[in-house]
This record gives sequence, structure tokens and C-alpha cells, in this order.
Amino acid sequence: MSSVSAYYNGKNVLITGATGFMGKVLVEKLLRSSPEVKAVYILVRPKAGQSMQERVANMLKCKVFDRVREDCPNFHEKIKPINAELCQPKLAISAEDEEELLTRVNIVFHCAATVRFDEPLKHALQLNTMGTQRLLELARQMQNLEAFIHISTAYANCIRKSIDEIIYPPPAEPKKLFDLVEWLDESIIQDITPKLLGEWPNTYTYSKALSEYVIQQEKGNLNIAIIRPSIVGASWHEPFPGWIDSFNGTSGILIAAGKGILRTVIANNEAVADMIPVDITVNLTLAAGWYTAVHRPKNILVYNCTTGGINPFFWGEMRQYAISTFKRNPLEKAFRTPGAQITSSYLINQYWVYLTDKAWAILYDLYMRLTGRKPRMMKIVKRLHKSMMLLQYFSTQSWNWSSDNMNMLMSHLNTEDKKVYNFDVRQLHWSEYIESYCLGAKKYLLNEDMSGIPAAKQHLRNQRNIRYAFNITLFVIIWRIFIARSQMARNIWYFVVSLCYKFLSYFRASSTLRH
Ligand SMILES: CCCCCCCCCCCCCCCC(=O)SCCNC(=O)CCNC(=O)[C@H](O)C(C)(C)COP(=O)(O)OP(=O)(O)OC[C@H]1O[C@@H](n2cnc3c(N)ncnc32)[C@H](O)[C@@H]1OP(=O)(O)O
Ligand SMILES: NC(=O)C1=CN([C@@H]2O[C@H](COP(=O)(O)OP(=O)(O)OC[C@H]3O[C@@H](n4cnc5c(N)ncnc54)[C@H](OP(=O)(O)O)[C@@H]3O)[C@@H](O)[C@H]2O)C=CC1
Repeated sequence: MSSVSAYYNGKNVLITGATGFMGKVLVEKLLRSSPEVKAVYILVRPKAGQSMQERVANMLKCKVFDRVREDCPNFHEKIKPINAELCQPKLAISAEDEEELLTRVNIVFHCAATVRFDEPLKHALQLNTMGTQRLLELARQMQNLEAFIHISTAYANCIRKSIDEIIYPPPAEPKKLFDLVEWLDESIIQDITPKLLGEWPNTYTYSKALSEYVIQQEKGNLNIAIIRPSIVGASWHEPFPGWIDSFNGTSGILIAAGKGILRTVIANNEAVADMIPVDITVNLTLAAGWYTAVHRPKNILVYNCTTGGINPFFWGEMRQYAISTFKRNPLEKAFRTPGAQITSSYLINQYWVYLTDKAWAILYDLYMRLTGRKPRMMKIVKRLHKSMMLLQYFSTQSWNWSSDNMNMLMSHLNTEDKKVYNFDVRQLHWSEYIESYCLGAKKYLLNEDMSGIPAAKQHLRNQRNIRYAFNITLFVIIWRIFIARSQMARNIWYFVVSLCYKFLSYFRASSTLRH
């Protein structure tokens, strides 16, 4: 029997960010591997005109729950949604709900965050840092709390090249920053953001670094662990290989390369692509929850949840495996043949952006306009390049993360735990994983059926023929215009034609002589 599964049976678990990519996988795994868990409280806010109840009902219809739906058809009865907003005082939880949480919850998993790199500093701090502080305050009052698990990011300390499993000094004193963003005008905060960020590349990593420090400062008597995943990708095995529902991180770029929209990616072929499958992250998180609650380590344990130091994999390899998968299994209605160059040079990138991506987008949009449809390709290309500009910090450098705590945790698992909560990244076979990632993106993110592959291949062949025909026509037109206007071009043209003629005559004569 798995000790980790047994531990969660009978427990009340609180999860924030359950509607997100990682949160859903966490809820699913918890319910499937510990079917006797008493209740899973999830903090959910109303959003985009949908009430909290509607959002939860939609969430439970998600494909990610198909497996647990089959194993335990009444799994939804265990889920107890709580209306909450992390940016509001006291998390905007009603007094009645608060009372229930304070008396019942045994373990907290804090996943909620904004992961946008361009989030205004005020909002990133209000949600990622102050939201964590508020949750911590609630947790300190919980009467039966055994563990508090905070999901951070391996890049919270990305200004360092070697990152240990410790909490580093913060970029600034959080209290002072909170006061500042409270009373300063939003536009002034925007203006001074680059100065405040200093070496940090974005407000996301900055606010996450501050959250870790806030946890250290305000932990009180809580048993806390911090999980730091690197770039979370599609699932490796669970609940299905390749499950993904987010365009963040590498997913959007992979799809854009697969669709032939993006011809150039800013990355370094030799830099480590520190990908970590979402199910590995979730397995480690649940195992760390068990360890923290049962073994109660004296200090906060930080788990760097990364692959680079143990089973390294590089962006160049990722490109190769992804393009090969998309050539064999094309995406539907691809714009061009799958393919993307990797370059770390800004100038080379700009050259390709203008020469291929933007030029083709303009032509495509013109075609859409002429056929009475809405042009959209330029907008997509611009968004992708904006996203690439924000991601390049992570795709052109490598970091060294120590993983002693991950190894220590593995050594405490029994044989069954190691099977059910596998987070041994040495077992990852990267070419297989990337293939399943790309196919998962096709199936779960783009909702494409695998039976459409022959049609997608035919579409690519048609696209290629149109491109050839277009290139030839363009060449002939340009050349004709050039010849008509310039004596020199005419002279070159006649010279090339006569040279070709002479060569042909020479070969014909020499072959006649040989016979
Ligand atoms: C083959 C070669 C491989 C090499 C490949 C190298 C890749 C190198 C990756 C390094 C990766 C490091 C990752 C660090 C790991 C973390 O610790 S953090 C977690 C990851 N966080 C992120 O990735 C957040 C980055 N994203 C952002 O900051 C914002 O989405 C952006 C990029 C600024 C775009 O902002 P925006 O223009 O306002 O657009 P946004 O509102 O976000 O999205 C609008 C729509 O476009 C969709 N969308 C957004 N981005 C995309 C996209 N890229 N594609 C398609 N659709 C998209 C959204 O889903 C959304 O759809 P709807 O909801 O409207 O249906
Ligand atoms: N994805 C990645 O590559 C990595 C992620 N991480 C960390 O993992 C965690 C989960 O990330 P991921 O699942 O990818 O992110 P998602 O963006 O998919 O999910 C974020 C979750 O936070 C919730 N949330 C956002 N704002 C609020 C709010 N104001 N009040 C309540 N809930 C809110 C969202 O709810 P709603 O549906 O209402 O928006 C959603 O459930 C984060 O802490 C992130 O920093 C770390 C490393 C890499």
C-alpha cells in the first residue's frame, strides 16, 4: 500500500488555483490515488460572467477528469468549492466558509498565481505575494493543519546561475513594496517597475521570489514546503500521456512552429531546456505534502523540481523532435510546413521575422480580406513574437539547480509510493516525451482528431504547391519589371541566356563526339 495515498485518505485538503493547468492535475491525482480523501476544498473566483458554481461545473466536465470519472463516478461529491478572491482582504471568503476551513482543513496546496510575464507589478504583487501572505494568515489559524505546500518556480532566483534548495534574500523588503503599491498611482508604478525589478527579468519571477521570503518570515508554527518546478509541460503518463490545456511556457511556441506560423525561435541550441512534466510536478508535490505532515522537518524544505542536472535535454533537441513529430502528424489547416530555426541572435531573428513570418502574414491577411474573411494572421504573429521576446531570457541561458531534497524525498518512499508517485526524472525519455507532448497539444489543446491526419497531410502538400507556384510567379514578375526598366538587367539577362546556350551546345557537341 502506498503510504502517501493512505495519508490523504480521510483528510480535508485545500487547494488554490484548482481551475488552472497544474491545479486540475493535482485535484485529479489526489481523488484518483486517495479515493477515501474526505473533502477537497477549492478556492475559486467568479470570472468572465460565470459564477463560481458554473465555473466548477465546467471544470469538472474537463477531459482531464475522465479517468477518475471512470474509477470513482461520484468523485465530484468530494469537491467543495469556496468562493474566494486572493487579491481581496481575507481572501473575500464568507464567515461561514472561513469557519468550515478553519476547523476542517488538514493540508493546504497553494497553486494560484498569475504566471504572465508582463503582469503589471501591482497586480503580480497583490496576487502572488500578498495573496500568499493572506492565505498564510488563514492557514495559521487553522486548528488541524498538518502541512502547507507552496508552489513557487525554479526561476524565482533566476538572477543566480547556481540555485540551491534554500530561500534567498528578497529583491526588496516586501513590506515597503506593499506600502508603495498601495498608495502610488498605477502609472507611476509602471514607470518605476524596471528600476524596482533590477536584474529580475519580469514581475512574475520577482513576485515569486518575494513570496518565498514572505513565507519564511511569516510561517509561524506551520510545517511548510516549497516546490519549485522549472518549465511545466504536458503530462508524461497521467492522467493521459501528453495532457495539456495551457498555451504558456513552451506549448504556444511548439504549436506555432507546428502550424508553420513561426519560422524563427530565439533560443540557444546548447542551452538546457529544463522541462518538467506536469504529472511529475504533481507527484512530487503530493509526496512532499505527505513528508512535511508526517516527518515535520524543523525548517522549510525547498524542492527544486527540475530535470537539467539529472537528465539534461537541450533546446536544439527539442526543436528536432518537435518538428519531426509535426511532419509525421501535421496539425490541421497548417499555415506552412512545420519548421523553425533556432537562433540566439536578435538580428538574425528580426531578419527572419520580417522576411518570412510577417511577409507571409501580410499576404495571407490580404487573401483573407479579398475572400471576405477577417484577417488575423498578423495579430497572431505579433503576439507570438511578443511572447518570444518575453521567453527568450529562459530559452537562451542554462541554470544549475541542486536536487538533494528531491533525492532525499525519493529515498523515503516505499516501492508502491515510487510507482504511484513517480517523480524519478531519470526515467524520462525525451524524444518519446516530446512526441507525446506535441500529439497531446494537437488533441487536447487544439481539439484535433488523429483521424484527420491524412487530410492535414494533403493540406500541407497543397500549401507547398501554392507556395512554389507563388514564388515562381513572383520571380518572373519581378524579373520582367526589372528587365523592362534597366539596360544593365537586360544585358545580364542576355549574357546568362547566351552562356546557358553555349554550355548546352558544348555538352550536345561533346556527347555526339563520344558516340
Ligand atoms: C520548436 C522550437 C522549440 C523551442 C521553444 C523555445 C520556447 C522557450 C520557452 C521558455 C519558457 C520559459 C518559462 C519559464 C517557466 C515559468 O516559471 S512561468 C510559467 C509560464 N508562463 C508563461 O509562459 C507566461 C507567458 N505568457 C505571457 O506572459 C502572456 O500570455 C503573453 C505572452 C505576454 C501574451 O499576452 P497577450 O498578448 O495579452 O495574450 P493573452 O491574453 O495571454 O492570450 C490571448 C489568447 O492567446 C492565446 N495565446 C497566448 N499565448 C499564445 C501562444 N504562444 N500561442 C498560441 N496562443 C497563445 C491565449 O490562450 C489566449 O487565448 P483565449 O483565452 O483568448 O482563447
Ligand atoms: N506553468 C508553468 O510552467 C509553471 C508554473 N509554476 C507555478 O505553478 C502554479 C500553477 O501554475 P499554472 O497552473 O501553470 O497556472 P494557471 O495560470 O494555469 O493557473 C493559475 C490559477 O490561479 C488562479 N488564480 C489566479 N488569480 C486568482 C485570484 N485572484 N484569486 C483566486 N485564484 C486565482 C486561477 O484561477 P482562474 O481560473 O480564476 O483564473 C488558476 O486556477 C503557479 O503558482 C505557478 O507560479 C511554476 C513553474 C512553472
